[in-house]
Amino acid sequence: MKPLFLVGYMGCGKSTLGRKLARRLGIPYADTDALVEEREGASVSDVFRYEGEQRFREVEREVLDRVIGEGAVPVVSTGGGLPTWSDNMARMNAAGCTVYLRRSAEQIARRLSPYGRRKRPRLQGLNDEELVAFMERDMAAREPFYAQASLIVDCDLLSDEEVVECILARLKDGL
Ligand SMILES: Nc1ncnc2c1ncn2[C@@H]1O[C@H](COP(=O)(O)OP(=O)(O)O)[C@@H](O)[C@H]1O
Ligand SMILES: O=C(O)C1=C[C@@H](OP(=O)(O)O)[C@@H](O)[C@H](O)C1
Ligand SMILES: [Mg+2]
Repeated sequence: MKPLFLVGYMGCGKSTLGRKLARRLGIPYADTDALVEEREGASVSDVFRYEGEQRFREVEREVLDRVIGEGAVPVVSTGGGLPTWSDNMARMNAAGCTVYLRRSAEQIARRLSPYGRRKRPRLQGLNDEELVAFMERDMAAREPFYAQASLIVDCDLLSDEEVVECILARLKDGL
């Protein structure tokens, strides 16, 4: 088995579902945001605020390379912007399988708590009316990167368990 990278827009459920999937598969779990935070000794928000997005993306790439280089076979939840920078998407597709968790902006907006919005720098400062429109535009710009995934799962009508089962079934078939 090769590493499995979960990709998709902010708040689509990569971290929540990645943990569940790793538990079901009995393999290690990694989250690139958590690894960046550990490496920088600061929250994602503070890295953006004090070091800038460019630095965040450099560290994000470093932690991706490190996870791939370690040779373990983990489930990796990526940050929503990771696939859109450098050749990260190609790098993940070469090292393992990528799964795009596609979810509508409307559903993500309903599920995100006020804290969930505050801790995502790209969503800070948007009011309720602006949020869905911003996410729809941003998601459309990122779609060509996400669409390079080995598997696309449309999550809006599925429970977490159904998403996990769908990925497990496709893995059994060799994806
Ligand atoms: N099964 C669920 N039902 C409802 N809301 C959920 C569920 N799973 C996650 N969420 C909400 O969505 C937010 C984003 O989930 P998360 O896994 O952090 O997404 P990502 O890692 O893709 O940004 C969570 O903080 C939580 O508020
Ligand atoms: O989409 C993005 O550019 C980002 C997504 C976040 O991760 P999640 O997708 O887990 O929210 C985090 O990496 C950072 O706030 C930037
Ligand atoms: Mg996450």
